[in-house]
Amino acid sequence: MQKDADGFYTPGPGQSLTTSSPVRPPAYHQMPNTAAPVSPKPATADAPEDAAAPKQDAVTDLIKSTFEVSVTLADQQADPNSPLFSAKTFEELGLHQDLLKGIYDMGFSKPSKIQERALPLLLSNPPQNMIGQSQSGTGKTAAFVLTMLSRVDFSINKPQALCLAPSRELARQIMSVVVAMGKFTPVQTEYAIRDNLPKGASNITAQIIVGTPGTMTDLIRRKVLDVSEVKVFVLDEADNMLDKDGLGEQTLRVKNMLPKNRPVQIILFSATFPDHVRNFAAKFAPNANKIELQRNELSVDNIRQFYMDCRNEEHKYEVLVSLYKLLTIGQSIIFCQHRHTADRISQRMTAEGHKVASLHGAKDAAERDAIIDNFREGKEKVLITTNVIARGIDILQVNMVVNYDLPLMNERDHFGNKEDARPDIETYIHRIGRTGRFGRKGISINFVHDKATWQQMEQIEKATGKQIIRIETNDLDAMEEQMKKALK
Ligand SMILES: Nc1ncnc2c1ncn2[C@@H]1O[C@H](COP(=O)(O)OP(=O)(O)OP(=O)(O)O)[C@@H](O)[C@H]1O
Repeated sequence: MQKDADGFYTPGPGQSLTTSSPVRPPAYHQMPNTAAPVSPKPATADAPEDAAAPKQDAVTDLIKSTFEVSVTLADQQADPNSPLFSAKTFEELGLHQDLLKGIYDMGFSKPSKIQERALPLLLSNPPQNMIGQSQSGTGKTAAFVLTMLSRVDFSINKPQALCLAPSRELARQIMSVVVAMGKFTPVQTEYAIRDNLPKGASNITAQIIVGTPGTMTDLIRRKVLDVSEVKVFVLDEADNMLDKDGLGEQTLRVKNMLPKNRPVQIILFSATFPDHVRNFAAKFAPNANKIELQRNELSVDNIRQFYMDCRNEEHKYEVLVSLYKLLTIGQSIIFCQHRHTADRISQRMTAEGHKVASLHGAKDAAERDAIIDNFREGKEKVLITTNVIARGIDILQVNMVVNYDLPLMNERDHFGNKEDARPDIETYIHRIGRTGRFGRKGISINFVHDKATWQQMEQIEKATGKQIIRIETNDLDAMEEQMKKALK
């Protein structure tokens, strides 16, 4: 593979990998541009120091991690603790050499905990459904991408694996993993995201399609996307994709259009599966093997959580500005509840000479792609956004997340206010999970400014079982000290 001027990976001469879409996936930020050995890459002593790289022991800790997952097999007679259902190495999974090459080329040497438990179940035959849960940043994407790649018949030029995600940003990121992992295979891929396919496009021949549910439905309905050969259907951020108040209806529509006369392996993954979607998930993916987390293990311990006591809304803005120096040590994401807040604070900070970017769903597709790509490539250090990128986005250099507004459930009281709204625990867990990826250290800071936000934060603390520590808003040095310590 070669990197073009914009930092995108393109197939080299003689390489048949194609992404037929005009929207290119973001450059896979960890993908080294070297020939691939078919064994794990040895760590070299003279490798350049990557500021975002986790200390080797952090990665090893994550891989060894003993966080409790409970595995329930659809076959009740089978023993989930049998070594048959666990893989300590990628070799023992029986993957095609070309896929092993792709994995090692990405720098993965051993399966992470979720990969170790999920992959043997995902790859076994006959294919079985899976409902898989594991904390943010622990490697769920590779588990379902490998499954899609290993089930595709490259000699058939028809869609065979569909993957849905809640945002175009996440769909593009998943595609970058499909392209990187499938680098040594002839896989063809296509997006099902808005403003992507040319108007007259009539027939998708790619084998793996990644997109958002509205566009996927539209393409299937218009018969641009033929689903007759589909054998794998993946929902990333599955609880969000199945939520009746959210994307649930559209996702169900896609499922209902899949072939009825052949088995389709349904794979649901998320870091969270709140009670209200669990039943629906079980119906959506019947007889699934299940990997579940304990309630108090929902977020990883390497993300230290803080809060700052602000006097009022205006003081929140002042505190954010005073944090700027710390926000730019690595990269940071500031979450707001509304688009207009994201726009307002980013315009104000820009006018005051700070360099920040803002991203939300009201921006057009090309602008959204450019903003996230710039941030991914480190050209922007501070991204002010809404829940649109709360889930899934994997940028290793992000070491700080600020909840400028706490995430709230989409409920209003009789007067249309959200003052007494309950905190949205799942979104909180996903938001803070944008940092602390794959064993790295990260910090999150919540701004609280009145009784309601204080109570909401208390509920979050209780629900997640993780302590949220106070930091002074008026002692910058002490604040800096405390944060640097947390990141060490
Ligand atoms: N076996 C592995 N070895 C080394 N790095 C890995 C391995 N598996 C995944 N990673 C890296 O870990 C990071 C997080 O993975 P991924 O984005 O799949 O997390 P996730 O579990 O899907 O998180 P989220 O719940 O936030 O979506 C990625 O940068 C990925 O490249």
